[in-house]
Order: sequence, then C-alpha cells, then structure tokens
Amino acid sequence: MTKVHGNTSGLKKAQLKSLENLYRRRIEPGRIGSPELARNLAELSADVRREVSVLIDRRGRVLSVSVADAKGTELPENRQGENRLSGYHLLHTHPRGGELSKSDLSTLFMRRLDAVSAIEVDSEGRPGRVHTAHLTPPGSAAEEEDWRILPAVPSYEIDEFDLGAQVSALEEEIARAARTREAQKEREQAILVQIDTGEVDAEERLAELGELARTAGAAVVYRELVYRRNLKAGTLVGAGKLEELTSRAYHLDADLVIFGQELGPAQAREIEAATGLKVVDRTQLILDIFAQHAQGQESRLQVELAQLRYMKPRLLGAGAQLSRIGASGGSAASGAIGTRGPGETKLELDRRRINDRIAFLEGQLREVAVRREQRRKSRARNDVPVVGIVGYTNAGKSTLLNALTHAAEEPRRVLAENKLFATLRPTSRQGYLSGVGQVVLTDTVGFIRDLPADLSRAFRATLEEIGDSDVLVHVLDASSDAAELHFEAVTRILDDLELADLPAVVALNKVDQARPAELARLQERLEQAGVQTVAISAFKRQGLDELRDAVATALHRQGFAQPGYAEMQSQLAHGAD
Ligand SMILES: Nc1nc2c(ncn2[C@@H]2O[C@H](COP(=O)(O)OP(=O)(O)OP(=O)(O)O)[C@@H](O)[C@H]2O)c(=O)[nH]1
Ligand SMILES: [Mg+2]
Repeated sequence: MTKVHGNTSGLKKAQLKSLENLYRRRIEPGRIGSPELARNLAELSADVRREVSVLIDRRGRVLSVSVADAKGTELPENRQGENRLSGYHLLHTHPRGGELSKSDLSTLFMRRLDAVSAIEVDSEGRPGRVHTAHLTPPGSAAEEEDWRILPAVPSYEIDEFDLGAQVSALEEEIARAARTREAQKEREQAILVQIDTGEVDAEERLAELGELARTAGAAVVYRELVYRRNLKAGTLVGAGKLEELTSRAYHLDADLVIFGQELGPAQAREIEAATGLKVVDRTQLILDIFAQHAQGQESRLQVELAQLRYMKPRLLGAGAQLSRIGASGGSAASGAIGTRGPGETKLELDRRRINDRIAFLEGQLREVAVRREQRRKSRARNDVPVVGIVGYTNAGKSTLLNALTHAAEEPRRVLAENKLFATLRPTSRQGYLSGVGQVVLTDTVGFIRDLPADLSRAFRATLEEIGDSDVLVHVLDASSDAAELHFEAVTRILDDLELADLPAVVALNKVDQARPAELARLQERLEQAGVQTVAISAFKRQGLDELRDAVATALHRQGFAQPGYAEMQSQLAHGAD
C-alpha cells in the first residue's frame, strides 16, 4: 500500500519515487509533524508544483500520500462512531501560501479529522508558516464555528503543539456531552428536510412531514425547506447543503435526517455516507408508523409485505442499512425509527429469503381476502345499508364513528388520537338513522397524498372494502390550512380505487377550531364544485343531526328506507293522527 494518490499525471519517475518515500516517514506520536517532514513536503510540493498531503495516524505513521488538496486526500472509509474523531490528522502544503481554506476546514469537519494543517511554501521550496485547526465540541455556546484555528507557527516549531493532549481532551468532552444528552433524551431527534421544487404547497408538505415524524416518535429539532430548481442526482440537495445539515445535526445533537421525498437506494446511501447520520425518507417514516400501529393479523401482514417490498431493492450492497435493520428486535413498540417491524420476524434476510417471505405473505393475504369476501356476501344478504367513513389521516373519522354510534365507552370505542394512521383496520359498528333504521358504519385507514406505492398495493384489499359502502361520509379537517389539498388527495385516491361515483357527503370537521371565515370560504368552494357539505364537530358533537339527515337523504336516494317509513310519512302529510 504505497501508492501515491491524487493527480500524479505527468510526474517523473524520480518525483513519484520521492513521494512514495514519504510512506517511510514517522513522526513522534501526538505531534502534527516534524520540521524534517515539513521541509520534505515543501520541497516536493515546489518540485511537482502541486499541493502534497499526507494523512497521519495517532501512532505517527503516514497512512496515505496524495498529490491533492485537503478535499482530494485519500482517506480510509471507516468511521469511528459519531462521538469520536477519525483518529487521523492531515498535513498538506499550500504552494502558493495562504491560510487554511474553507475547503480545508470543511474537510476537517466532514471527515472528523483530529486536525488539519497547511504548510506555506515559498518560491524557493522552503516551508514557511504552519496553520492548524481542530474541531470544537458540539453545542458549545461560546464557539461560533465548528472548528478552532490555532495561531500560525514557523515550520521549525511544528512539533511543539501537543495534538495528542488536545485530541484526548476533545474526545472526552464530546463523549461526556453525549452521555449527558443521551441520559436526558427520550426520543430520537430529527432534522427534517423538504425539498421545494417550486410547488405551491411545499410548506404544507413540510408541516405534514413534521406530523409524521412526531407520530413516529421523533422530536423534531430543526426543519428546513430547501429550494432546489434542479435536484442533484446523488444527494438531491448537493454537498454544500449536506455539510450545513451535518453541522446543524452536530450542534443540535440530531440522530437522523428525514427527507420529505422518497430517496432512491443509492441516494440514501450517499447522503448517509456524506453526513454520517441516519437517513430516513417519507416512505420509510409512513411504513414505520404503519408498523407501530398495525393490529390484527391482516394489517400486520400488509405492513410487513409493504416493508419487504420497499426494502428489497435497497438491500443490494447496502451494508449499513442491513445491519441497521438487523439491530432491531423487530417488535412494534421498541426500536428506532426506520427499523421497526410489525411481527417477530427479523428482517435480516437475504434477497432470496425475502422473496420467499413476500410470496408467503401474499398467500396469507389472499386467504384473508377470501374470508373477507365471504363476510362481505353475508353482509350483502343482510340488506343493511353501509356508510363508509373515509378521509385524510387524522381528519377525525374514528372520533366521528364513536360519536355517531354512541360508542363512548370501552370496549366499543374505537381508538381516536392525534396521531397519523391511528386506524389501520376497517372497523364496523351498528348505528341507527331515523328514517332509515339500522345501518353499518365503517371506519377505515386514513388517506395521505403520495401514499407510498408499496403501501397502497399492500392495503389495496382494505381500501377496496370501502367499495361496499352505499354512501360515503368524507371527513375533512376544516381547521387545517391544507384542507383543500387534503380534499383533492382523497378525491384522487377514491378515483384510483374507482369509487368516485359513490354518493358522498363531505363532513367539514373540527369546526370548533376552524376560523369562521376560512370555513365559509372552504364550504363555498366545495359547494360550487357540486359537493354537498355539512359542518360538524365530531369531538364536540355539533352538527351531527344535520349530518345524519344528509346521510339518510343520500340513502333514500339509493332506495333505502325503513319499512313502513313511506306510509308513515304520507299519513303525517295527510294529517292523520
Ligand atoms: N378540535 C377537534 N378535534 C377533533 C375533532 N374530531 C377529531 N378531533 C381530534 O383529531 C384527532 C384525530 O382524530 P381521529 O378520530 O383519530 O382521526 P382519524 O381520521 O380516525 O385518524 P387516522 O385513523 O389516524 O387516519 C384526535 O386528536 C381527535 O381528538 C373535532 O371535531 N374537533
Ligand atoms: Mg382513525
């Protein structure tokens, strides 16, 4: 391993030989360099008229020699964990003189070097002043920068600075700070990145990402909308932005970055490598929430199937990801974001076993579908009208089901909470509508825009069950800034499921916390589009009678009526007591 890295094109044999000889150099451990090494580097650098750099480990050995600036220096890939430094320092020349450059300092930070030093070289090839910088501990309020630049020294004093002592002090400080924070911290801390490519609703998307993150159990410590007209192939946002985010994460003690767009397998790996942080995309986040909330056999099967399908293309050469998944216990409740699984199955399977597992799950789900079909037929014979409650996630569907069926007491009550995708399993309850009689109300999984394809495929059967409804109650959170976007997303999904023709009543929910003017505008716009709306508060039980009437009318139009109801009506109309 004595190869000279970097731009060696056009160098003479003798020059290469002298560069290779640098590998034989040793310096006193814990020093930046020696005056001899500084002279040697300056001479070579002047000779080849390029920057020359060496990477030195803590035992004073030269690990790599590169004809390159700091950024281009050959560095070993292994990271020593986020609370440690890399264990190497970089010593290189500045043939045109000058202090440490922005790129030198960013290499120091991004590669977690013990230190970076630049030796100025004069026109005669003699070493001049040496500039050195090392990192500062994370979150130290006094420090503006991620690094501290030491006063420059002449090259003959290069071995006076005790880098070893500095590094142990710094590592101890980093470790101590990490321990305290770890002890205080209950949830994973996340940085959110939503890329804004010019769409009107980028802000809402970021807000929704925040809700998803919160539901998944993360504490959001920083969020950013990154405007990018053109996405960078590898890292989406580009190296500079990643560096900025890494610095933020360092100071805010964030464990992971969550991207609002779906990342390709290679992209996730590249961003992970560049930032040293765990990277999760929106799809993974949603899968994770589904995994946490999955109850009952069918949802568990569906979630696991979706997770496996998402993961399969990402397993090729994804060492980090694999070990990450393998590290979790696989139980729904524990584990870190992006690693939770619905069942007891550990996901450290190779691709073939994944294919087997996928086939198995598909088979199981087919069986469930058959049973579902049988249930469905027996219900159809019942002739009881079915009211399907649909809507965007967290709109208040389950709360409405509880309110309409008076199922306020356990165990009849359906779980309703301020979490996205609280409901994953369709739940039916008997209800009563005056003028109609017995009805079945069905609450189901919430919708979300850009539902990950793997999930929508896995939940297809569940979603299709909505098709059994005779009328839909579309619950819309009228207090949300994104209400119209939610309405459109739900409409689009119903369209995809070929359910757009079902008669529907839109329940504008949460009017208790909606701004009256906004509510009126929303109602007006929907009515103009030919949509029937009723303003309600499922929580405060307001407007429920109006909603019941609207549903009953829609059912009447479908030909449902309580036996004898028509006669009673006509008797009333004719004044018979
Ligand atoms: N202020 C207010 N909050 C409501 C109202 N209806 C529901 N909520 C709250 O909204 C949150 C979500 O309610 P859920 O009934 O779980 O919503 P959902 O549509 O079933 O949600 P998912 O099953 O997660 O898709 C809960 O915190 C409810 O208490 C309402 O009329 N007013
Ligand atoms: Mg629900």
